[in-house]
Amino acid sequence: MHTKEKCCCCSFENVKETTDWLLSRTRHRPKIAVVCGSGLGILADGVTNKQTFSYEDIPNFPVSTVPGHEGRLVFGYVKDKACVFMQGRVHLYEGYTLCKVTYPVRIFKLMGVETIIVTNASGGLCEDYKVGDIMIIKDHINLPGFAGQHPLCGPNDERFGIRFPCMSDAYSKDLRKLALSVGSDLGYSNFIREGVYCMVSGPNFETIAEARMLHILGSDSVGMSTVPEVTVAKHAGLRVLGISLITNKVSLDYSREEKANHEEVLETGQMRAEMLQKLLQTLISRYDQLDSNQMESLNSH
Ligand SMILES: O=P(O)(O)O[C@H]1O[C@H](CO)[C@@H](O)[C@H]1O
Ligand SMILES: Nc1nc2[nH]cnc2c(=O)[nH]1
Repeated sequence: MHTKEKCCCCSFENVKETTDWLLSRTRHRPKIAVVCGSGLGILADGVTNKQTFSYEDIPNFPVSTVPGHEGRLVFGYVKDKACVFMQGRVHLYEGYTLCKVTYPVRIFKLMGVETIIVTNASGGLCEDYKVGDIMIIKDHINLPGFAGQHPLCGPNDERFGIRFPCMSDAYSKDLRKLALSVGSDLGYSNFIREGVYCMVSGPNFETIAEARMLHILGSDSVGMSTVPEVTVAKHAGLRVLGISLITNKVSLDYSREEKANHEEVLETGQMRAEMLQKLLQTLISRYDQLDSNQMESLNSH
């Protein structure tokens, strides 16, 4: 069946309606958006001049249904930078279409956001990754996308972006460099990594054979989010940083006893949340370095 309509509620007009609704209710004009992953809602707690909206109250906005995702949009300042935080996201496995999953990203773009920082909880596939490691995302594998589950499938609206966006530089090199440099300055070198994130649809955690396959394909960690948001952000011309907290080790070996579970994911989030918050706050406070020649000095780190 051929259909021209991709989704009845994610048109440019819908996105504009939601954006206008928000802009008429807040004086905040964020330049940076942060998506908080599972158990990482605390990342939004340090903002000043806070104004919050429950997802339920925002027209057309998808509502989080998973524990560890509060479902609130938080506007405010980190140092002197105007930011908006998604305290909780929605996922494909919750039954949302991918254009609904990525709807907030398009709102951010229309609001004037220039940079998006997408965080998540993920399972470590790399043998030397430990629970609690922070992985700066260098690249991703869009596994659902290979099977046609892709947020950009359907008619392309040029007001959002071009038909065939390039993804080979989805994660800003400068932002990755800045994140690693901030991590090193904060003394995080022992547990900060750079790696490849793979998205699966979920909601089940991996079988051992699946985990082995993903690892062989080049994935360092695996989760059930992020890639759709990053793809739509890149399509919209936003600068992207991805940060993944390794909340559990994925079993690659039939003799291993660990069983992945969401409780462990949330516990690890709690354990590292403060350090991640510090990383994020310092990074945002040094954000202006990106647009000055100070980036050169980061090369030495
Ligand atoms: O990707 P985030 O939203 O951080 O959450 C991750 O943690 C949940 C599983 O415990 C899944 O939703 C997975 O994607
Ligand atoms: N698919 C998947 N998602 C996760 N999110 C957090 N940990 C995991 C994991 O081990 N596998």
